[in-house]
Amino acid sequence: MYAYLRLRSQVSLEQLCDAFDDYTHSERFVLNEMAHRALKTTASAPVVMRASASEAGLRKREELVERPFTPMEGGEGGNVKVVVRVRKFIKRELDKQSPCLVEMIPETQQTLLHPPTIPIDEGRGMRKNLEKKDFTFDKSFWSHNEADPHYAEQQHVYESFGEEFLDHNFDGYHTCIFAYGQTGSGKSYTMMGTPDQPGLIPRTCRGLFERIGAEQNGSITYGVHVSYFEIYNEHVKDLLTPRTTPPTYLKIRESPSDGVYVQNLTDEPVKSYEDIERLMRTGDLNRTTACTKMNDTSSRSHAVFTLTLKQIQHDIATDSTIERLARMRLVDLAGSERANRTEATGQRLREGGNINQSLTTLGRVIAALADPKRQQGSSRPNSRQNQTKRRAEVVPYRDSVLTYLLKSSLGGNSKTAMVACISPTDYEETLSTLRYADQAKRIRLTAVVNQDAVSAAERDQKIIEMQETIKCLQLSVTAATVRKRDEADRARDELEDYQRQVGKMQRAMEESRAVSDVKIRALSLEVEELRPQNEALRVEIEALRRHLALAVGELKNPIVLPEAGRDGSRGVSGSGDAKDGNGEGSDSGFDDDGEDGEVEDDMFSVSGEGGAFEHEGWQADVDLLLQELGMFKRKVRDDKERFPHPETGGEGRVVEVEV
Ligand SMILES: Nc1ncnc2c1ncn2[C@@H]1O[C@H](COP(=O)(O)OP(=O)(O)OP(=O)(O)O)[C@@H](O)[C@H]1O
Repeated sequence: MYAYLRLRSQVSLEQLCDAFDDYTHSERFVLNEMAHRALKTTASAPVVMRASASEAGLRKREELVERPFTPMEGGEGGNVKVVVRVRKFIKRELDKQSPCLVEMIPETQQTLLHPPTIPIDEGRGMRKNLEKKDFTFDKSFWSHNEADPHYAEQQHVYESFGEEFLDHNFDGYHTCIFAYGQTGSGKSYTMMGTPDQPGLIPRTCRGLFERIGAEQNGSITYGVHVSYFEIYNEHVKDLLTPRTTPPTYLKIRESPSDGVYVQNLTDEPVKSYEDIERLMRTGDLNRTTACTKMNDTSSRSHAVFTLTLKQIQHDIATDSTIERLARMRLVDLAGSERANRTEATGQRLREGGNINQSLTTLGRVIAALADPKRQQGSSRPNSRQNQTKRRAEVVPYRDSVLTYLLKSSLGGNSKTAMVACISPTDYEETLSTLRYADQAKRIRLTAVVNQDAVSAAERDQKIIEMQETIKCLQLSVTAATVRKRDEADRARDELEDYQRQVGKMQRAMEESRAVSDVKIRALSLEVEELRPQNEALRVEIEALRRHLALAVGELKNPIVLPEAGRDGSRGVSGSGDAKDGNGEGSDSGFDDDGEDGEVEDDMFSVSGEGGAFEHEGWQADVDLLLQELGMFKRKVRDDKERFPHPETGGEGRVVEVEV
């Protein structure tokens, strides 16, 4: 406001201060903001169609719409915008009754850092000579004491530069806002905030959809995509996909058309603020945080929330289309920390080391980009090639994942702002942050509108080319589908055939098992049936054996008939001893040592009288015996056939009986 009025009316700063003495700090703050905007509008270009950012609350819907795309502008130079914000005391500081070392002068956007009353070098416990430091930034947000008239609340921070950055996005510029500061200094509070006090990210998202919703000129089509990832221990993790064990890390790629990007990162299309809110919640739950001595919910990773806005405007009069693509990067960096202050050990210490290392690299990148020699070099038009070469050599983007991914935001095509968050009590850390921020504000950027204008003829040509491509793709997809279907059919047929064969084999095996069971049952029955017959035969065999033994015995001792003509006495062949005519058994020639012998004794016992009669009787007996012997012989032969001997292979060992 001061600047604006001074420019318009050439009044002095003192006169203006007097004139605005009646205003409160926050009213002055707002008025000043309005003036800066108005001044910028007057001085820069006639194309800025919006009211100033600080008027946003009063901004009428109509002012946001009916804003046709302007022809593509050339690259717009500008420095990194740097704002600083001091938070209120937290419990730890209140308990220690630490004094506030920071002072801000809203009129001049100065931030003053006062030395502590008992300056201690924390590392060595020695007294140190510390000085009051003075910095000036684009904005100094006093968020220390709510009772103070120029207290800057969340809405205030958003209105003062968040809205302006959203304007840039709608104009087709890439933007980046990142929060830097020591651990526990209020970065997450500023970027994400709390449910009651939403920070820059939710407010920017809401503002984006409010503007899209207010758009009354139906010729513009909007498309919004959201991605959210974190860099943890130098690895990139997608925060919009569920956590996995082990964690899934994404790769970083660089291409001439897209620059540096994260491969396979979820880029979710969204239609409303509620869609984004859901994704933010998912991402925040997946983010790596931990309780440290300095902060109960300390972010252990750098979180990068990206909104991509695509606007397509169709001009009916010229039948041409203009496409604008803008990317908003909202980065909540992990806090720098000193191991001796956080008292971290183990995993926390390792995280801290990685965080510090990437922040140190960010510092080196900022230092390289802010180098005045570089700035001079870039102003010399004929040294363009050398300059590009030098840039590539000097700026150590690739030394950390963070700087590599923020390459274009820091030193390329982007409008970038840094929010330096500071604690009110920590002199050393706050000074370090303020120096870091002071250096960042010297970085010059070259942002260009990312716009593509396509005439009707070009568009038609593009459509024809795309149709050709689609046709080719369809053909190759169809061919691949047919090939795959054939292969699948063949494989299915083979499988079915195989299954049929297996089925057949199983059935055959079951049948043969059933047949075997039946056979076993039948054989068991037959065995049972044959058992009595077998027993009878065994008994018969036993009888025959005895019979045979008897016969053999008889054959061994054949009956000798007495010679005819002899004195009628019975004679025994070979013996000739039956002289006494009384046929004493002892001389009969029979072996009478057994039972049979006794029987035969009885049979052949003769009396000395009536020898002829006796002969006839013997003859009859012998005939009978021979008859029986013949029968026996037949029987033995039959038996031999029926029961072949197992060892002689059927040749039964039958005693040959000669009769
Ligand atoms: N402006 C503020 N107003 C009120 N409270 C704040 C403000 N800034 C920070 N805080 C509070 O301070 C504490 C630390 O803030 P925060 O978690 O945002 O720090 P941080 O810088 O993100 O820390 P880290 O780097 O460890 O993640 C939180 O309890 C937060 O609510």
